[in-house]
Amino acid sequence: MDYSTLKYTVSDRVLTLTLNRPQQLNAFTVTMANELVHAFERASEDDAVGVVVVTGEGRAFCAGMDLSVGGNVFGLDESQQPTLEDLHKRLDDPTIIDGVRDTGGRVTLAIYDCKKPVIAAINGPAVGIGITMTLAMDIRLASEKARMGFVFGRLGIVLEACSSWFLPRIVGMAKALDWVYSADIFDAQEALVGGLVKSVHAQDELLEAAYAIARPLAQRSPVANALARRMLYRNSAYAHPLDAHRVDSLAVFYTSQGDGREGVRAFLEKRDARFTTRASSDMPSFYEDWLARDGK
Ligand SMILES: C/C=C/C(=O)SCCNC(=O)CCNC(=O)[C@H](O)C(C)(C)COP(=O)(O)OP(=O)(O)OC[C@H]1O[C@@H](n2cnc3c(N)ncnc32)[C@H](O)[C@@H]1OP(=O)(O)O
Repeated sequence: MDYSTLKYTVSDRVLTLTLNRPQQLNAFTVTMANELVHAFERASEDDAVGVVVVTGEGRAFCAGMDLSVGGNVFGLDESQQPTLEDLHKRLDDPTIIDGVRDTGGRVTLAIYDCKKPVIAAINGPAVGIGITMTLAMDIRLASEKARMGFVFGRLGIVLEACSSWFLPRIVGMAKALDWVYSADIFDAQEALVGGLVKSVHAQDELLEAAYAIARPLAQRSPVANALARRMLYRNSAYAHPLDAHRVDSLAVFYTSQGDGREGVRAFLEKRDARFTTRASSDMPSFYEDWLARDGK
């Protein structure tokens, strides 16, 4: 697939995924959603990719849904207003989910299901879906020029793309309610204090800061990275009792024996480890089952 709204560039096992509509402040469209879903599925199976870094071309990260489409951001006219029951039926049937154009939700799930760690390098304004899409990413870094906002209340809509699931888990319920109710656009320092971003960087040092995290992580065992990511998210799905988690934890521990033995040998021999497992083919059989059933 050729992308018209993204750039997909791999170097040193790090995929840089760049939102690429700079004239429109990288505003989010249905095409961008489709391309993001494709790119995250591709990154998941691309053994040349160890870690994904997401950033924006130009001065913005993403100005949210492209509002130039007018009031119809949902892709529905009023006569098509689905009931909750309809939506549940549609969610169970992937062939008609596109009919309700759950653009944000599909992107969130593609990121959530990705086998690779994902880092957001927020280089400028990130509001609406521009910030909520980063909640499904594992680490967020911001430039000094970043401004963020859960601005939905200003538009009379409710935070979307499963962000009400992620936001309180990341920043706590009090901060989530504060930002959602105020609908304010806040700066990188406030995001840092609130726990939304890990660190704040000069504009021209942001990507290098992201790569400094991504590059060594991309050299680690791909299967261990994927399983650690899945275990943490499954755990935070709160749908998973501790006893069951203990058994799964043991299964994951034994799965990591392949690269794990090599890691221990390399440590003892004072050399770099040579990990050989592949996330495309060496995932344990329970992994697909978890993806299909758990935590969503
Ligand atoms: C289901 C829904 C999901 C959602 O995502 S809802 C949220 C939708 N997005 C928004 O409500 C954001 C609206 N935009 C803003 O608040 C601000 O912009 C920013 C904070 C993103 C950036 O502010 P600044 O740096 O001061 O730029 P500027 O002068 O406001 O914008 C430059 C031009 O870009 C247009 N623009 C900005 N955001 C959008 C958008 N989301 N869709 C379409 N156009 C947009 C503006 O109108 C303007 O245009 P011109 O130069 O002609 O005045």
